[in-house]
Amino acid sequence: MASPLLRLEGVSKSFGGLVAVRDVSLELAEGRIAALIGPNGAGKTTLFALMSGFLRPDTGRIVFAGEDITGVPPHLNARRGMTRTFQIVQPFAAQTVRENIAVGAHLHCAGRREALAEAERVAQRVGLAPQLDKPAGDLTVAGRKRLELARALATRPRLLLLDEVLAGLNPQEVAEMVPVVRSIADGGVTVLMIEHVMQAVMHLASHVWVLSQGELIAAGSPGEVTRDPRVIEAYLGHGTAQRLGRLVEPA
Ligand SMILES: Nc1ncnc2c1ncn2[C@@H]1O[C@H](COP(=O)(O)OP(=O)(O)OP(=O)(O)O)[C@@H](O)[C@H]1O
Repeated sequence: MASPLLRLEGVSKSFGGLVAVRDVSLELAEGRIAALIGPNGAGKTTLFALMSGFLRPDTGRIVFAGEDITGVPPHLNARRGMTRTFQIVQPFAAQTVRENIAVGAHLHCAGRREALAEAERVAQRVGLAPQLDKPAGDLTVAGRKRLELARALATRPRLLLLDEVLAGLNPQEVAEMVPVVRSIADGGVTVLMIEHVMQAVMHLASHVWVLSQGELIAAGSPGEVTRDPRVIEAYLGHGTAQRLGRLVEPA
């Protein structure tokens, strides 16, 4: 079997007395869309920060493309091919969409002209081409989400970590964004997404990890994890799986 693109071995992180991520091990194969789900405060964003180098784990090891990257800072991980997006999108509001995307492209484009040309190509991929000359501050929420995606894509990632790119979008905007994410993966980028919009997870992800109170409690296909009693309990509270079981039992 091919070695995984990303491997976490026993990764933990505490903030003071709070264990945000506890002993997480996982392997992400190249060429798939996978998702990380879990209730609020489960540790998903902390895990992304650990993977991408914004935080250093207290214990454990992170291996990307065969190299130990534990404690390696984000800009070096981006050079290696791992880039993340942020839940709260903060573009340079006064700069145009083109200039904002070019920021990501500067990672591998030597000059400004080359970076701006790359920005145009990336804008096509995420449906932002008509907005290229607008100030980023004029974009709608959906437009800002696309811009965040574009800035990350412009770094030419091998692995893209998407932190809730669908949050705050209405159902139609979600439906429009799903094929954009799929086409990125079809273009050869491995995608790991944190997502609360379960319908999109069901459509996009072939594999799902579920985090609750810092621990991985389930993994499998979207169908498998959403039927898992531990996952139902984590989302809806103690005793729910049993109550639901009673509800669906034949009379
Ligand atoms: N820098 C920090 N300092 C202290 N506590 C933190 C810090 N970052 C996260 N936490 C805590 O760690 C826990 C996990 O937070 P995290 O943001 O990773 O969860 P999450 O699953 O991403 O939640 P959400 O779905 O609400 O974004 C929470 O209890 C949070 O309050």
